[in-house]
Amino acid sequence: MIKKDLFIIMKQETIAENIMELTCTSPLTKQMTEPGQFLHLRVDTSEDLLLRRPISICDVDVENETVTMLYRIDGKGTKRLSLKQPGDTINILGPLGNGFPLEATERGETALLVGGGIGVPPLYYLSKQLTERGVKVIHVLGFQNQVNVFYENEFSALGETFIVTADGSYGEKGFVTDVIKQKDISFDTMYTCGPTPMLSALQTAYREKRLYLSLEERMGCGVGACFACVCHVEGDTTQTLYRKVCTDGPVFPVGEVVL
Ligand SMILES: Cc1cc2nc3c(=O)[nH]c(=O)nc-3n(C[C@H](O)[C@H](O)[C@H](O)COP(=O)(O)OP(=O)(O)OC[C@H]3O[C@@H](n4cnc5c(N)ncnc54)[C@H](O)[C@@H]3O)c2cc1C
Ligand code: FES
Repeated sequence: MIKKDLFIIMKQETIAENIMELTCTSPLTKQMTEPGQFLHLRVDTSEDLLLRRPISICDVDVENETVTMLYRIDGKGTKRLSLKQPGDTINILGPLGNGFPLEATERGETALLVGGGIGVPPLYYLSKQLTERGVKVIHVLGFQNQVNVFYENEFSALGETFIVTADGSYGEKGFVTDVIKQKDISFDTMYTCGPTPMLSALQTAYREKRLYLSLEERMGCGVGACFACVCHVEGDTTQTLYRKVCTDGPVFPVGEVVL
């Protein structure tokens, strides 16, 4: 069943350079219990913005029926979204996709959450739910530079948090993979979301671990009908097997898809 509603904007503000925090309300938030799922936003009804834009669920207040999304102003869809005001509505489809498996980590175990740039938001709702289940969380969050950093305090309130910037302008300098090694972080499960080169480096380095990766592939329909988001299955020499990121993912276990 397609889940769609006109969400009402409660709040929209800038939290870092070109990064917006958007909070909306709808009864559909009651269904947003799985971290790592995404929403598909029809920004407005103009003809040049026919395609919906996929944005991850960052946080949900089920009781008050609100959902928070964080997004980077990128192309014309997100630019136009950033102009919306409290009280305006957005046509939203979702929650969509399969999120991070919480049950992969048991009470008392440690989960390492690794985010890169605009892949960081879904990890916040994941971290909240893991801590509620008695899992110890550690975060390694990578950004280009200091002005792009967001949600450091929010993540720090849940567990140890390392901020990494590519240029060293804030936190540790380098890539998230460097910091995991330098700090000798040990963990039982790793959950990650971010740019493909980062996911690929983690998949190579931690192939033997319990690792779940969330892909942010380009999408069309978001519901499995258009094949815009397909990726190949690892080890398939016939090149005929594929997964749809929108309906089979966006979260996949290590080694399932070619990055
Ligand atoms: C599952 C998923 C979760 C995402 N979560 C977030 C998030 O929480 N915050 C955030 O800022 N961004 C997120 N993205 C990326 C976001 O969807 C794109 O940045 C956004 O669609 C760009 O739209 P635009 O109109 O600004 O850019 P344009 O370049 O004008 O978009 C043109 C078309 O390309 C698609 N597109 C462009 N870039 C991407 C991309 N990287 N991924 C998927 N489709 C793209 C758009 O949907 C649109 O159909 C997510 C993507 C996916 C697939
Ligand atoms: S976006 Fe259409 S099949 Fe995945």
